Amino acid sequence: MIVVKVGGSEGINYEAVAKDAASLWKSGQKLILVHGGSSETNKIAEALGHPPQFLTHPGGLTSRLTDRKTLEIFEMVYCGLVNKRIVELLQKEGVNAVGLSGLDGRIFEGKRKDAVKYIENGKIKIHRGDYTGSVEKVNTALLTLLLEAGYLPVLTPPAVSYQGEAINTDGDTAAALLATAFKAEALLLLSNIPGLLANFPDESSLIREIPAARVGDPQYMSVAQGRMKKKVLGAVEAVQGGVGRVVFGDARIEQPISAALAGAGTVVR
Ligand SMILES: Nc1ncnc2c1ncn2[C@@H]1O[C@H](COP(=O)(O)OP(=O)(O)OP(=O)(O)O)[C@@H](O)[C@H]1O
Repeated sequence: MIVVKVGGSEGINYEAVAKDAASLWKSGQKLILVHGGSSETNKIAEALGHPPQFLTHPGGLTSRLTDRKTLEIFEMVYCGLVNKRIVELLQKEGVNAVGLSGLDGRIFEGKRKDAVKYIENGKIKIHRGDYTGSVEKVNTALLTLLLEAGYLPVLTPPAVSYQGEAINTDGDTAAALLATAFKAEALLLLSNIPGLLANFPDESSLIREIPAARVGDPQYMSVAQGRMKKKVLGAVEAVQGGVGRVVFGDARIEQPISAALAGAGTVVR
């Protein structure tokens, strides 16, 4: 089993991802796709007059402020536009894909963080009424049913809270827990960059290999800025959970999954 998370930032080549996933699937490779949708969400939120807002937390991580209206826009884009685009591309390639969010069948479950601490002008503040949270548990029953019946699952946030609310969650960490739950031999985190860059945005500064035991070191956490930090945390989670290897790879190129499997990008093992 491999878990492939395709980002939702600008420049992702969804056609190439679907084509490559389909040919691997047809050759007998079991896989689950997880995807993001951040750049489309930003555009649609702007167009709907509810522009995106991001919070920087005391630890330096950032997240989307998710009030109820943002959550609804998020669902429109992630579960609708992007998820159905990928499912359609896979169907065109002759693969019977099924698109689901983490809410469906409680696939991704976690605690809602209703009050979120953030930094503004050097001060710690609290935002209440947020629909965010981290995935703590992956429920594999529905996915196992689908895989055994020959369907390729295409998963997306939101997750479901223990109270049954939809929560915006990070797709990279959700994918890492999913890979752990399925004892995947590889987790591929594909985005619009060649991998983890030592000197972002200089693409020639690609870090080619990180020993699994060292991926959480400050040396790597500090070069990852913004949302890239979540990918590094996802890799830590996955390798600690027994996933064979994690690759930060490029989803702008042809055959992006095969390339990452062959070692292109940053390989953590
Ligand atoms: N050291 C770094 N190396 C590579 N990318 C970095 C680094 N620091 C920051 N980044 C940024 O991280 C981004 C990738 O994370 P991001 O979460 O935006 O992508 P995604 O996974 O494609 O999107 P989504 O959140 O929709 O799934 C890159 O586009 C880049 O701008």
